[in-house]
Parts: sequence; C-alpha cells; structure tokens
Amino acid sequence: MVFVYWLGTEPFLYIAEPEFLRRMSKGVLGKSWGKPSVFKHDRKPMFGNGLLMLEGDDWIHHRRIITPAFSPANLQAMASSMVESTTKMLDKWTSLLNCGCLEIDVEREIILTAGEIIAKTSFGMDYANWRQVLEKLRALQITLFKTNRYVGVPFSTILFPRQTLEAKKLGKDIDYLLFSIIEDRRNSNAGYHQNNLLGLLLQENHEERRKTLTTRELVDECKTFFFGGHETSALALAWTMLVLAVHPEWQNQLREEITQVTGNKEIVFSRLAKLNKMGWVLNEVLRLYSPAPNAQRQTREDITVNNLTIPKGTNVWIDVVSMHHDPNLWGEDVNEFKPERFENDLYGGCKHKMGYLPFGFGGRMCIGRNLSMMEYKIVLSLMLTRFSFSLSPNYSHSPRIMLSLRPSLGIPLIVRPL
Ligand code: HEM
Repeated sequence: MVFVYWLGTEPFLYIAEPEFLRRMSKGVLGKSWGKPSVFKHDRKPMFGNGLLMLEGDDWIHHRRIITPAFSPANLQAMASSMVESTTKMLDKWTSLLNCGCLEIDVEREIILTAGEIIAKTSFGMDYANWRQVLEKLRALQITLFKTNRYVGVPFSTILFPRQTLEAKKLGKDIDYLLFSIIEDRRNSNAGYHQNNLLGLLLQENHEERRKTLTTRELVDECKTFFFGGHETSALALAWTMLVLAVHPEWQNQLREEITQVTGNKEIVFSRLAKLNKMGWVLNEVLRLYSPAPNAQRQTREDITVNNLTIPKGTNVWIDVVSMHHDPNLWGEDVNEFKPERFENDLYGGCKHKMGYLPFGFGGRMCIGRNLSMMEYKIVLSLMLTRFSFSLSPNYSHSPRIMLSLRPSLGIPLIVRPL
C-alpha cells in the first residue's frame, strides 16, 4: 500500500509495499534522501545530530569513524561485561524469589541491564552516571512520544509549551552528564587508549590533531548510541520472553540447544554462532514485534518511481510493522509465532526481500546489529539456563509505538528457578 498524507504542513508518502520501496531505493544515492527535517527538530533533545539523524558527507564521516567500534575483536571484548551484568540481574531475581516475590516485570529488568551493558561496554561509565542518563532518557522518551503532540503542525510548540520545555530541559541535563564524562575521559590518558566507542571517538580527535568531531558532536553521538544501543536490544529480549512464556516448548528447545553448544560450560563468544534455533527465534520476534516499527526519510531531490515523480522535500514513512504482518507476503499464518520459518531462509519465507526490515535497509542499515545479536544470545542463554517462565495473569497485552515498539504495561512473568 502506498499513499500520501499530511502531517500539518508536511507531505508524507506512506509505504508498506516492498516492491515500491525497492524501486524507490534502487536508483537513489545516499545523498538523494535524508531524515525528515521536522523529526530532526522535534527529536533534537534525544539524538541531536548523532549518526541516526545525520546525512550527506557528515553521515559518511561519522559512520567511518564509528564502524571499527563494532569489529569482531571489539565485540568479543564486550562479552564478559555482558555476562557480568546479566548474572547480576539473575542473582537479584533469585533473591526476589527467595523473599516470596511471585512475578517479575522482565521488561523493566532487561532495560536496566541493557542500559548497564551499553554504558560499560561503549563508554566505560560508572553506575551513578549511567543510571541518571538512563532515567532521564526514559523520561525524555515519554515526554516526546507518549502524549499527543502535533509534530509538524505550525506553532505546535506553543500549543504544548510544558512538554516542549520539559523535553529541552531533559535533553540539556543529559548533554551535561555526557559532557562531563567526555571531559573526564579527555583529562585521563587512559581514555584515549580504550577500544570502546568513546575511546575511538576521542582517539580520532586526538591523533589527527584536528577537531574532527566537536564536543557537541561527541555528546550527540554518545546520546544516540546510549539510547539506540540499549532500547532496541532490550525490547527484542523482552518480547522474546513474552513469546517464550506462552510457548514453553520453545524454551525447552532452546535449553537443549544451549546445552549442546556449550556442553554445560559458560557461554563463550566463539560458540554463539552455533545457537541456530536461537537465531530463528530472534528473527521471528523481530518480525512480530519489531523494536524499530518504522523508518523515515525525506527526499533531497526529485525521485521517479513507476513514472511517478516524488518531489524534493517529500517525507517518506516506511511502515515496517505493516509489512511484517502482511499475509500476502508471509502467508495466512503471518500472526503466529513460528521461528522455523527462518530455518533455511534468512527472510523467513517472505515473498519479497524488502518485506523483512528489522534492521533497516541500504547504507543506513543498523550499525549495531552484530552487537545486538551477540547480546541477545548471551543474555537469553543465561536467563534460560537458570529459570523457566510463564505468563502472569497480571499481563495485559498492550504494544504501543513510542518511537520504539514497547509493551506499554510491562511484561510481568511468573519466574521459577530450574
Ligand atoms: C535488536 C536490536 C536493534 C534493532 C531492531 C535496530 C534497528 C535499527 C534500524 C531499523 C535502523 C535503521 C533506521 C533508519 O533507517 O532510519 C537502525 C539504525 C541504527 N542503529 Fe540500530 N537496532 C538495534 C540495535 C542497535 C544497537 C545495539 C546499536 C548501538 C550500539 C544501534 C545503533 C544504531 C544507529 C546508530 C543507527 C543509525 C545508523 C545510520 O543511520 O548510519 N542499534 N537500527
């Protein structure tokens, strides 16, 4: 389905048709479309001019600097930190269960753990700092995306002055926290020699003896990666816990696979790729509950598709959720949880390769996808080998798009030690 709608004064082209998207993106150079200016402005307190929002030469430059942070060697170095943070969470669950607690909101718990993982692995942050950044980012997300604000409608900031001011203030508080972390790292020599994301960004500035990234740009990248690096991975895990709670047979299948692959020893980086069934489960969860439910672009020049000219300046809204749930692409069992779709097919049997886009498409494909797959397998393996899960009667199914696709009332599960 493809149609045009308006958001205030802004024209939007809605696309939930993979073939149209393929034709549109095929002939388009990266420079021919960017991110909608109206969202760049609205989401500034959250992402500033970080990688997600950049375009043109600036985007190429930042992507080149940041890519090495996700090399296999750097990912491997993050594994022990992931095991440590997850084990801490699971020890806490054991204490809660010993104290008579019957259920645990796994979404809340996993978000905290994923926040800790990205804070430690990418920025080397300590507890007090990352908790503050995480809490403020969550408050900012609620302010920007939970309420009905009219993004793109002229003077909407005047109609919603309280939210506008609140978002600006939270954005500044986060900037300030990240700025002081960057300055501390600059002043300590060790900061330049760490191969984590912040270390690489600082080295780039330091070694070339020119300000390749300004402090403002560094803060924006840290903000972007702090949010992007924990929220989506945590949601993939949280939605997985929900579907596994209602499909205990898949919990068992995954436990068997973990035992086969690890031989009851601690999970190690080099064996993660062998967790094939877990990979299918991840793909199926990303299809059913895509943490990034849509993608947006804005044309920077006229683009022609099927004799139709899409004028420069048109915003484009790509509805990933709709494509992932289209029975014409996936078949009549589209809404069922069937990880085996992915057994012999990276696209899960989808009739069109652009119909399955959990990590985006083209040159703007998610830079953190390998990191998130690794984190997913480590955290899920540890959870499944210590506990079994079933749905709490208090669970209420309420997926809601608040930038990402969230379970808006949490995911309370009954957790039992194995
Ligand atoms: C399951 C986990 C994840 C999902 C589903 C996901 C999804 C996506 C999607 C759909 C995009 C493309 C957005 C667009 O086209 O506008 C994207 C881009 C991006 N992601 Fe992820 N992501 C995940 C994990 C991560 C992680 C762990 C990080 C960082 C550590 C990260 C950082 C980013 C960044 C910075 C971009 C912008 C890339 C660019 O424009 O060059 N993501 N992600």
